[in-house]
Amino acid sequence: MIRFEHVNKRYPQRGEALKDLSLELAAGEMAFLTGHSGAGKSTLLKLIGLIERPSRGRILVDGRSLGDLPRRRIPYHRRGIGMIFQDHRLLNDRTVSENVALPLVVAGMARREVGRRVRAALDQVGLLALERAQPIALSAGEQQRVGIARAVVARPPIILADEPTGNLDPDLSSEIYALFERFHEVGVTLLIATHDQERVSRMAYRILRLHQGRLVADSGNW
Ligand SMILES: Nc1ncnc2c1ncn2[C@@H]1O[C@H](COP(=O)(O)OP(=O)(O)OP(=O)(O)O)[C@@H](O)[C@H]1O
Repeated sequence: MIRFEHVNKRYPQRGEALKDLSLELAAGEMAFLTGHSGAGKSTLLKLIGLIERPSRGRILVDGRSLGDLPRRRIPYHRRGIGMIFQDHRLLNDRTVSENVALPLVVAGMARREVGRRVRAALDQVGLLALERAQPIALSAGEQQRVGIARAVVARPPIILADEPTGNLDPDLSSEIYALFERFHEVGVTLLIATHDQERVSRMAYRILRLHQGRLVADSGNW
């Protein structure tokens, strides 16, 4: 599903953020990406989402090399990936529903179908009752779930999460991880970057560990 072949990423003036990175994530797999601050976790996720480009090497998603993707196919590629961040920058002058609807509206989906999908996504994250609320009136955990609903509303086969629970307390974090497991159960491929070593070792999923831009450990459960 996702394959890195000898990938290097060099940022101008900053040196190499990723070094000779090779890995493969199977369709439907859920894995954690760990490592110290600056190890290259966000960079790896950005390369999959085509927010950044590799300096060397090849990345394949669904068998297609991202380097060969014509420019007009990039929005389509991005629609297949739900990106979840620590800070979702929700629009405070729009309701929860309108925030979640954005990716579908941008993609030109018919209004009735948008409404149906938005309600389904809000239901999945347990926020249907708050569909008309303004994001500013929600708790941090609720805001994070709105961000997740927005990321999954287009039903992407891949979810990439970058420190998704960084500012949440342990109970709220557990809720978010339970949600990820539900997406995993229905066949979504998930890669979750986190510093939460304790949780990662408790959950029995593959762990990819980066150290100074290199993949130094790759294991099922340790
Ligand atoms: N846009 C950028 N321009 C220049 N350097 C960058 C850029 N993004 C990341 N870097 C550098 O690349 C290296 C890897 O950063 P990255 O954000 O991928 O690490 P990370 O493991 O996600 O860190 P954190 O856990 O702190 O988010 C760091 O040295 C960082 O300073």
